[in-house]
Amino acid sequence: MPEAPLLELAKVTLRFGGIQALSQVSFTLREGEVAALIGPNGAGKTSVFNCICGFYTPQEGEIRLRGTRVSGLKPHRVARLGVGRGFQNIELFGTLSCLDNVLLGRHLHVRAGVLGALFAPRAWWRDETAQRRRAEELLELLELQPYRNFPVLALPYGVQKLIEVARALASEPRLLLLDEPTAGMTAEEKDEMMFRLLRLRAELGITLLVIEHDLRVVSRLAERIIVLDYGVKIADGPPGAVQRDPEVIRAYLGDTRLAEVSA
Ligand SMILES: Nc1ncnc2c1ncn2[C@@H]1O[C@H](COP(=O)(O)OP(=O)(O)OP(=O)(O)O)[C@@H](O)[C@H]1O
Repeated sequence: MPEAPLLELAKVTLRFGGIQALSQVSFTLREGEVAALIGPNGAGKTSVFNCICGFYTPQEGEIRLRGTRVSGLKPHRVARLGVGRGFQNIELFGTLSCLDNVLLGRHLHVRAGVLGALFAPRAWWRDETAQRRRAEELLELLELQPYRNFPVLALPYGVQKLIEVARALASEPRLLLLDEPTAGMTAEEKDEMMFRLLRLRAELGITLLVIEHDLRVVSRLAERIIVLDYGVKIADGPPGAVQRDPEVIRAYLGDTRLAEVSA
């Protein structure tokens, strides 16, 4: 029997009162794929992320991770099944250090709590050491070690966005959802972020689904693009084909971003 895809959305429909945010959206992602989710404002991209993570429960359809139904599960249970998420607006603890922010992301893996520290200090210490070692490895992987002790607020924006990725990785996801990872960055910072994301995929074998408005980033980062418009999937394929798709061009009509990339 063929292996189940890492992620599968099957006819997902999400409504907010009279607003149809998603209509029968279906797609699959295979292990190790880097895909971009694009579409004009209000197309339903964030709603797809919120459905996958368990923040919203679709009224119709199903979401499966490696064949296991996750739609309807609480966000912490979906996270335990291997879904990590980075947010559009940096959601880090600004006064804590870079290392402490990543350590906080390890909480899903902490076995011993406060009582453990009191009654089984050796096991607690072993666990704590393992969590720290992994957090340090993630800082290494994203080349964030020089910033490890700095409070996040004191660091440049591009570095903060990378710390956000490191924190999302701390829960050891198999699927990482990133919402506009290069928003607000300089061209140089964007290149840096793309390079590191592609390295993550190469070194961790992780699957990436990225919402991105910068179509130059999309066409260089993703091997596949899924396009939404008014909550409907209108295209799904390799960047070249999607950018030439007449329906995509129509959806973006008046949006020079697509025209610039296709040129
Ligand atoms: N919690 C909510 N309550 C009511 N309507 C919502 C809610 N969340 C999203 N919507 C609506 O659902 C539709 C899709 O929104 P969504 O945020 O998913 O789009 P998007 O593609 O992420 O947009 P953007 O690029 O502007 O972030 C929009 O019409 C939006 O107003």
